[in-house]
Parts: sequence; structure tokens; C-alpha cells
Amino acid sequence: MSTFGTLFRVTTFGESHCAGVGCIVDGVPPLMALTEADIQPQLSRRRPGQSALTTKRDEKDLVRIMSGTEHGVTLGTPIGLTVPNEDMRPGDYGSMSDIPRPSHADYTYQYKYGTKTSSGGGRASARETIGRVAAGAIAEKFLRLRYGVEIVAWVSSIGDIEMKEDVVDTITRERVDSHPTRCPDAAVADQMTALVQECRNAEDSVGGVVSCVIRNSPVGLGEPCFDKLQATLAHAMMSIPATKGFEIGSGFRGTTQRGSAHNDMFVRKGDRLGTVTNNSGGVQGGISNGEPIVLRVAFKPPATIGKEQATVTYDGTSAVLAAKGRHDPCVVPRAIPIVEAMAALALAE
Ligand SMILES: C=C(O[C@@H]1CC(C(=O)O)=C[C@@H](OP(=O)(O)O)[C@H]1O)C(=O)O
Repeated sequence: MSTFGTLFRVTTFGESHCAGVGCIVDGVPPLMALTEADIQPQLSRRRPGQSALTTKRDEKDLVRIMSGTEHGVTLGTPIGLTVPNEDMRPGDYGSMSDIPRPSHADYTYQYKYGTKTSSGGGRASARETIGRVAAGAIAEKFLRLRYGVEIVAWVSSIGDIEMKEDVVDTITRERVDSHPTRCPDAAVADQMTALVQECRNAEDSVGGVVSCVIRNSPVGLGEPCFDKLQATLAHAMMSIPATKGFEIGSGFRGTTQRGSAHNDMFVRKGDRLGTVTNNSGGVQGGISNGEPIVLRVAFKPPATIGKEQATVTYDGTSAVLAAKGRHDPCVVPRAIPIVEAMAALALAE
């Protein structure tokens, strides 16, 4: 199935090399102003070919609203969104037809369905995330208009190069976009660029971490047991292709602290209680507490690399694969609007 959410629900469709990709969004309230101009900026931040650090597949990714609005206003009916696929090169996949790419979805898709797309990443391609980003832009507009919610994600590490500055309270999308890596610390970002280019030149790839803050979340989102807010956020984030880890608040690093150091002391903040520190990451007991929701998502190095790899064919015969095609040497710069979209979809849900 390709659906996330129940009350605010998105179903994405499309493969990397078919006519187009998109989504159906259900649960958007009626009478909200909505045109393509609300959705396009996030799709343009996600699109391939936008900088020297990304895949060279050149897609404009222009979105069209097919249904669910009239005269620029939502009707409360399902919103259909489509984006055409235009710059496909199926020929790149000929040499890979017998050999599943190590750590890619090729083998598990073939095993599960008994078939798979003959070219492109199919549903496992980053092109699937277009539907998420488009739906997320709608969710984000709803959350912003109704509650003043702000969501900003940024690249906090690539490989072993990590940004140390705490930007949770101040970070803006403008600052994130000031460098093609989308790491807001310019000096660290330059080192990251050099690392990504080194990997690209070596026909290799590298992973990274995306951090995200959700500000002005209403207090009280999340259900007490199985649908804790951090569980819905983890589900949302870990459904993004190439993710390998999720943390909220102090995350794994918090395990090294004593409770006395880790606890977030309460103070009065206007008409609610707030906390002095935010090791909880804005969620306590699975329910938002009004502090910024802070999370991190780990992305592995992309599986498709040009470097030769000793592996086997689908029938188990030894083979050497040097993958062809246009692929990202590191996905995190383009993952920023995807993480923001999934944060918005999780909150709207
Ligand atoms: C085109 C995009 O990313 C693609 C992600 C991807 C993959 O295998 O994941 C492979 C490449 O495309 P293709 O399927 O043509 O080989 C990338 O360029 C995109 O995100 O829009």
C-alpha cells in the first residue's frame, strides 16, 4: 500500500520512469486558499539537477492540481496532484538487468512481487517523494494558517563532518538554502561539499543526518499508547527512502546522562507550563508539550554507485557491478523538503 495517515491522508503513485508521479490528498478542510504556487516552492527545493551535488537527471517537476479546488480554494474533496516524468534514460539500466544492486530495493521488490520496473528505481526511486512533498506543502499550509506552525529542516552532518552550532530557535529556510549542501554553517558546509565531490569523483556515495524543528506546535497532539506523537513522526520519517535512523530530543545521546541532568525543569511560560531545557524534544508521554519538536533522521549512503562491486546475479552467479545512470552521491541536501513534508503530514494527521 502507498498511503500515509487516516484523517489527513496521502496516497502517492508513480514510478521513476512512467508518465508521471503524484498523489491524492484526502482530509484537507474546505475553503482554504490553495494553488500550485503554494506547492511548487517545496517541489523546486527537492527537484533533481538543482546543484552540482545532486543527480544530473534534469526534471522541472512542475505540479498541476487536477481536482479538489475551484477558483483557488479547496472544496473539501480529494486533491489530485501530478508531476510529469520527462528526463528518463531507460538505456542506463541495461547492464543492471541481471544483477540486483547491493543494498538497493531491486532484490526485495523482485522477490516480493515476482516483477519490477525494467528501468529506474520504480517505487523505490526518490521520485516517489514528489507526492509526499506536494501533500506536505498542503499540510504545512493548513498547520501554518490554523496554528502558526513553522517547520525547518537542515543538514547537520555528512559523513563524519558535523555541524556543532545549536540553531533550533533561530534557523530559517532562507539560511538553510544559503548553501547548496543545506547545512547552515558555511565553513562546515564547504567541507561537506568537498566530501560529496570527492565521493562523486570516486564513483562512491556518502550518508548524512537531517535535523528538523517544528515550532509553535499546539500542545496535546498525539495519542497516549500506540499512536504517540514520536511514533507517528518515526513512522513518517522512516518511510522516506534511504533512512536508517530516527531520534527525537536527546535521542541516543541522552542515554549517557543521569535523570537529574536529563529532566526538563518546568517553568511558567504565559498561559502554559514550559521547560527550561528540551531533552524531551517537545514530546512527553507521547503528547506534544508546546516546546519545539526536535528530531533527527539518518540517511545511508545511496546504494547505486559506479564503483565496481563484487556481487552475484539474481540466479546467484558471481558478477561485478559498476552501476550506470545519474544518481545522487549524497541524498541529504534534497531530503530537506521531504523531511519537512513528512513532519507536516504527521502533525496534520
Ligand atoms: C530523479 C530523481 O532521483 C532519482 C533517484 C534514483 C533512485 O534510484 O532512487 C535514481 C535516479 O533516477 P532514475 O530512476 O532515472 O535512475 C535519480 O535521478 C528524483 O528524485 O526526482
